[in-house]
Amino acid sequence: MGNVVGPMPNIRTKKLNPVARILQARHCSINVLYERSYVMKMGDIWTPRGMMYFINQPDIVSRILHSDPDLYPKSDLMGATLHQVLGNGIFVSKGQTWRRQRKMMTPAFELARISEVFDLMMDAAKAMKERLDLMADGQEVRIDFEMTHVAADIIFRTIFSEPLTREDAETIFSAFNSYQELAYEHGVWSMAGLPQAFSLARMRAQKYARIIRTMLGRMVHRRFELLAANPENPPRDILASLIEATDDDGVHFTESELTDQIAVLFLAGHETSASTMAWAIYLLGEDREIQKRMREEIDLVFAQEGGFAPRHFKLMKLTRDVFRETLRLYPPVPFVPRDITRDEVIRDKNVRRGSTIFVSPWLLHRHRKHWKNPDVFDPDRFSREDEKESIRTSYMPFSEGSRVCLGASFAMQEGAIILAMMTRYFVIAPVESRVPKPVARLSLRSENGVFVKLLRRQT
Ligand code: HEM
Repeated sequence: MGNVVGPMPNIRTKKLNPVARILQARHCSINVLYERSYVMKMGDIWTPRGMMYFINQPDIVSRILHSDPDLYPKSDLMGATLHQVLGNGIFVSKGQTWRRQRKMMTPAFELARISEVFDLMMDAAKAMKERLDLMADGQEVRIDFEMTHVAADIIFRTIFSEPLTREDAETIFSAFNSYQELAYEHGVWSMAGLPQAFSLARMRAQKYARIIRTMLGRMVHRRFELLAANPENPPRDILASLIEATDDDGVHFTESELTDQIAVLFLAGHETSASTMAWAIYLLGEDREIQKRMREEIDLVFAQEGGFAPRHFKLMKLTRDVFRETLRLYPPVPFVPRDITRDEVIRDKNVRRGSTIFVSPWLLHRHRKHWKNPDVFDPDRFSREDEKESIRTSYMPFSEGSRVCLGASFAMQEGAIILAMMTRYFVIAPVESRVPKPVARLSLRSENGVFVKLLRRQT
């Protein structure tokens, strides 16, 4: 049983009035929660845009996520916030458009295809090790930046077969950080029922969205030029699978549709993984005992004949459980909104068409009635018989049902690789004076960065 409790946002003891709540939520959606939020089965908030419901009762959550996605479609709130950068990509699309996209994109993310990108992930992990080696003398390392760099590099290498240049990395980090802040602010503006056309945040976000899309669009265009010049030898990567994919009528994605999908994969694919890896490294710094056990596991993997390879993942149970437990405590997608398309009764409430419903991995994963020691970092809970039911019903970092994360296996594989490389080559120590502060905007991050100290290991 672990004893490390990672940082939490403020938990309010008294309910805020709706106006104060919206004003507070402008900066972070989890610091408006109060003690009761972590024990209740269902809560609601009035907003000028309509009622919002939070469902924490596992059987209802499961029913909603596993229903026909047209009945509980992705919320327009999500579209309003992300459209500028993702276009009508798979993360925000709905109905027939989404079905077509999902069918065309699924083959690129099947398990067998994911193990094909192992070597590309390892190349990015080795480049990360080289960068960190230069800092591993006990100085403070801003590990959330480093994880963003390696996660974005992994996505670049697996999508485009190209490493991410330092210049592109810096452009994307700063553009996406600014975009994320403004887009979230715009989401809260929409929640308040204010007119889209007057949203200053939306206008400012457009500039950053354009920077990201221009860069990714250029890379897609370059591939088409390359294919035209050399059709015999196409690269074997995710972009190639998407270019080859056809729908039921044999039609391919257009270049503009491809740019939408690449923007989704790039952003949904690196931000989430980077956040989880940073929190996992922080927690390993705090929990020396788990770090030691994990290192023993990883040293054994590296000692196998031929070195670390995909077939060794089965020897990495604790490493994978560290990643899974971090996803429980710090789910990068803390809220999953859905729109209600018909009047219905949920528990004792008359829920009207047009309302928004939130399934919250953040609340479900820390629910006082579903988990033993919910705030404690305890990767071994994934091996315990008495927690199996909680894991089955109240654990969903990747969501569930037809719109479950397309990149879940991809993320589990990259998470295991990066954590393995970190414990193999470095000893991770905490920086006592720097406690990260969880903040949830579009994704869950630390407001003041995540810092650790690294010391090189003799291997
Ligand atoms: C730790 C890492 C990750 C977490 C926790 C995560 C979580 C999620 C969640 C919760 C959703 C559903 C959101 C909703 O329904 O509103 C989602 C959707 C999605 N994710 Fe991930 N994700 C991760 C990594 C990735 C990666 C690495 C990729 C791709 C390379 C990816 C691609 C997608 C896509 C394409 C969707 C939209 C699927 C659809 O709507 O059909 N994700 N993710």
